[in-house]
Amino acid sequence: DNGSAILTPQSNDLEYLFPILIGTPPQELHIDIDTGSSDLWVFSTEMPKGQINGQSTYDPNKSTTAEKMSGATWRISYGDGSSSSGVVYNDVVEVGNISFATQAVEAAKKVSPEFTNDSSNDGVFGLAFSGLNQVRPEPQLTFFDNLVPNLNESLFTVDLKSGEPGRLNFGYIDPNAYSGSIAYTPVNESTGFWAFETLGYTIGDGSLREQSTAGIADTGATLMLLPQELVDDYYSHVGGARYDSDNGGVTFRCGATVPDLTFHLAGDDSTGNTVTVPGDYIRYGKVYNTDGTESGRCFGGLQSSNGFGISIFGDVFLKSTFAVFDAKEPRLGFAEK
Ligand SMILES: N#Cc1c(N)n[nH]c1N1CCCC1
Repeated sequence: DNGSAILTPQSNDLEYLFPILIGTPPQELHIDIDTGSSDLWVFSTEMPKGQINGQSTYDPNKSTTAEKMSGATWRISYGDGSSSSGVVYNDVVEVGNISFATQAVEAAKKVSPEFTNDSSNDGVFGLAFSGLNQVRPEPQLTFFDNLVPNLNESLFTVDLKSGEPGRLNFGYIDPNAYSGSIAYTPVNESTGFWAFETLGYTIGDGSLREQSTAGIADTGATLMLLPQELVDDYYSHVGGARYDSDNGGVTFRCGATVPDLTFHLAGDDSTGNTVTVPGDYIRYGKVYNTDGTESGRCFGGLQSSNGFGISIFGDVFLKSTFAVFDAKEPRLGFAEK
């Protein structure tokens, strides 16, 4: 009984949502897949009405299987400054015909404006390692960690696509979802993230830069946030690219040629373990003038991680590959698709 759910991109591939069923009778919510955090939290009926703006809410009082986890609370904040907090219930959660009967469901009592303003998103589904879970006094397990004993294989796969639905699968690798072979690379679990290392990169058909970059595979981040040196090197190949303080990142003329960016992964080189991000994905989106007209400049899908302390391989990267999050060892696998 392995679960499979459709991942639907929101506009500009900002985030990817999938349906989950909580409680009895089931309450359907659409939630943000996030391999960069470890809390499953949802909009709930315990929030002030003014913080709800179109989202579906979880109502534990309407679920015959909801059990309040007495004394448990949670509070989480993300790299973009957004945050939420609340209380905890144990209830049945089902994703794509696979369910866990006593999943810790973190019911929000408060969310920051970023979440209120994101009307299509009913919560966050954490798939990083459970050591990062923010429930206190006792941290809780992620849905995936709860499932592992019952899965054929202790892994999940994420197939994000540009502008069209993709797939989240628990417990098995769909041979039809990728081509060629899967190249695996070690994960440094001590960080609590799906942290891995790339050993080098090439820009377009240029020379290999043997510059290693450690980062995390993070479906909850839209862009790639990588070290300044790599960012500067890359954008020196893009006409008119410059840091644009009005827009808080590098922009360039939308008509500029934008080269592919290939990452060479650690691990045995025999499988040609590389991930190529198409230049098109790095021409992330148009920048508009305050009067709504097009500025003619586009925002880069590659931005600097300096100041973040950690580099993030977000959706712009993950859209370019079929990704296997394998808890055995643990390791990450990447394949063409
Ligand atoms: N910022 C940020 C961020 C990230 N790097 N991974 N997931 C994030 N969020 C999930 C919900 C809001 C932000």
